[in-house]
Amino acid sequence: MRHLLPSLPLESPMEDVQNRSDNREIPIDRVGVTNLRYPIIVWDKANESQSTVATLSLSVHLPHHFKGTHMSRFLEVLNEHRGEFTIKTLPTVIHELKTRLDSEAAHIEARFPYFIEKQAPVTKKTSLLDIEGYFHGASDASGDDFILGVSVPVTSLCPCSKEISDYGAHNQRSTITIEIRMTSAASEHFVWMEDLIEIAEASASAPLYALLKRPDERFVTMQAYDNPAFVEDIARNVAKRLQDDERIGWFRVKCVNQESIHNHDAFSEILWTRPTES
Ligand SMILES: Nc1nc2c(ncn2[C@@H]2O[C@H](COP(=O)(O)OP(=O)(O)OP(=O)(O)O)[C@@H](O)[C@H]2O)c(=O)[nH]1
Repeated sequence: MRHLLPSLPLESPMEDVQNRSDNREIPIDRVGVTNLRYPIIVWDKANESQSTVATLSLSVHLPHHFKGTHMSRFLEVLNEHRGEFTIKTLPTVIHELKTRLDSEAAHIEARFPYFIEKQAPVTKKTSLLDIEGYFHGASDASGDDFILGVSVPVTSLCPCSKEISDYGAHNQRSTITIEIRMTSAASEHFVWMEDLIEIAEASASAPLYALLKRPDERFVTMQAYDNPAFVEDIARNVAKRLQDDERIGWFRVKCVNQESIHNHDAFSEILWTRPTES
């Protein structure tokens, strides 16, 4: 027996349910698509660019009188910029979302793995370390906004443990997350993700490497012991370096220590706006 798919005559249009009105008088701050994996290109200080796969969130503001947004248009806009989705094209894509979805505000958030080449401290053997990169672009009635971020894994060694113990000190892997907004001074001297990674690594007890031979391992073990830092010290070390950089107008720094003597984490967070930017 043949089953025929129901077909819709072209002359009878499908109802656009999203365009129905809503009478609850509640606007939606952000509505859109999230957890969308998509190829992007990121500027790389050493090699010009790096291709990676981002997890994206794209959203718009929805006025109270509309029932729904037009989800397919987010993907349409993205697809039209396939292969050229970078920090430079981000504002164009955001403005296009506003136009195509007829909205006063749009946001794009991207999280992606980013690889930096590291050299082991003694043997100089090279390896790739993965960190997490982050962009948040937005546009609304007050203007355009851009936040650049990194999450960098490092080592921290507890100063208290070192002080009170006859030998040894507990140490752990920590993650330093830095998010910044740039000032106009950055238009000439762009802040690279590598600059933020360098600040994070210099602020911890020791950096991490994917590849370490024994002489390197000995070096980083003693480096951490010589640079003990509380979770508070790390956040303050990062904050001081960011405050001293005129290209940075706002930042959020968060350090999370995966405590090796507890089954919980310790964290610290600092939010700061340059007085001339507030
Ligand atoms: N607004 C909304 N759409 C959803 C949701 N879940 C799935 N969708 C689907 O998103 C799909 C695409 O929606 P639209 O962009 O409005 O599609 P369209 O009307 O063909 O496209 P346009 O003519 O450009 O508006 C539809 O099949 C919706 O059912 C939801 O929670 N909200």
